[in-house]
Amino acid sequence: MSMNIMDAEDLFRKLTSGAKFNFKKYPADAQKLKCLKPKCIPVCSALSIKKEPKGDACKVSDDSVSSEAHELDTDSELTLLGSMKAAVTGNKFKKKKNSKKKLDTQESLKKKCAAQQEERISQLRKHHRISVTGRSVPPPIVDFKRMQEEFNLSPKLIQNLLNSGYTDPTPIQMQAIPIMLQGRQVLSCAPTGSGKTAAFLIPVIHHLAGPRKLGFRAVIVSPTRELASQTFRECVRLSEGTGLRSHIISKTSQAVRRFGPQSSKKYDILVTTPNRLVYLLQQDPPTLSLNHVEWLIVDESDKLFETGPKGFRDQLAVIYRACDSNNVKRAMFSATHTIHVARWARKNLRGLISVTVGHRNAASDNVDQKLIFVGSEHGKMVALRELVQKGLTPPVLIFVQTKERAKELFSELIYDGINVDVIHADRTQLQHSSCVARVWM
Ligand SMILES: Nc1ncnc2c1ncn2[C@@H]1O[C@H](COP(=O)(O)OP(=O)(O)OP(=O)(O)O)[C@@H](O)[C@H]1O
Repeated sequence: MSMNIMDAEDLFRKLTSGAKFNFKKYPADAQKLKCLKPKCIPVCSALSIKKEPKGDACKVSDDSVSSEAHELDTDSELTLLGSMKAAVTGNKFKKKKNSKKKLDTQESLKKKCAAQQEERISQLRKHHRISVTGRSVPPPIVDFKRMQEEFNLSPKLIQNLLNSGYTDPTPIQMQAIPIMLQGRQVLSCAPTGSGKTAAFLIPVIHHLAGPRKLGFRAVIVSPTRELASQTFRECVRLSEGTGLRSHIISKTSQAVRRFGPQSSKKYDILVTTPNRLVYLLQQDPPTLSLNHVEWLIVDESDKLFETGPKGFRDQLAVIYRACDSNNVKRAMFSATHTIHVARWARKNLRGLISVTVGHRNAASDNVDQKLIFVGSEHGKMVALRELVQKGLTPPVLIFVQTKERAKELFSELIYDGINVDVIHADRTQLQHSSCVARVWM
């Protein structure tokens, strides 16, 4: 039987005219009868938002969303007496109003939740002195275990980290690793000795996963042979047991003979200085190919970006062009922030994220610095001799501006009977390595 709401109410009034109803005696029925008046129908109770436990106040229940959808979909009908049914139009309006209210509440809960989450992340960054710019920057991850869970890092890689004595990530690793694991391009600036090498090696090793015999899939460019050797050693250590093969170009003449289109295919990671790589790329035909490169890492990018005879800007451009695969990503790491590197990166690297640890261009916190006023050029030598007399604990590194000054200082110190060696561009690689090895390893 179909009838509109006015017919139903009229009929009900007629059938019950003169009858008095005891609301106290029959509360259950009273409840039912109350339902006949549209304004009393308790539709809101089903739409109430679930109370979330304390501490997770922002969680918006999916159930409540679906129950709301259900409420809107069901036919709004009221059973009047037995099988008599009537449509409830006023009720529908109220339900819609309540649903909207609920949607608004959920929306504001979500916003509140996002704001709280952002606040937590920003506190964490502040605590580790990390600053970032860029869109949708992933949060820093403060332990390797969580990184492993979130990005499915191989247990082998984690084991290699532990074997290297890396129990917790350093701040640059906390932030740069998740960014690179998401396949985003990054410009990172963190003080010397802050663990930048592992910050780029971990994501590279994870992405390459295992050998593919396609040729180099990651290229790491370092400004000096010593730095390249150091990076190569760390790369071998962290990729142990993964099957990945790393290579460092030590002699170009050897490399020309060694690499053919086939032989270079067995390597996955190339660590090199720019000049050597460019020399090989410019052979006719090129001695090696970089068209399968997925990651191009520019270490000490501030040095490599310098123009002029000491810089590698032109060489970097050749390498950049040679890495011509569609899915190549670039990451740049350095200890100092330079405007021209930042500008270039912003212009050329899509979706770039910049990460800085500590104050830009500040020295590492764990380096004590002391400025000694020496008066004149000659005063430097006097001050150095004084330091030696007071007792310097070796190993000691002394940096000077040119190789001529390095040679002069070396002769002076040898004359004083001090056990000293010197590294500069005129010395052979063997002399470099043996000096570094004797002093540092
Ligand atoms: N998570 C870690 N836990 C402990 N030690 C680490 C960690 N990461 C790196 N190291 C160690 O810290 C030292 C400095 O690391 P690394 O050479 O990568 O620094 P860097 O930032 O690249 O410095 P530079 O600017 O001089 O190249 C190395 O001896 C390295 O083995």
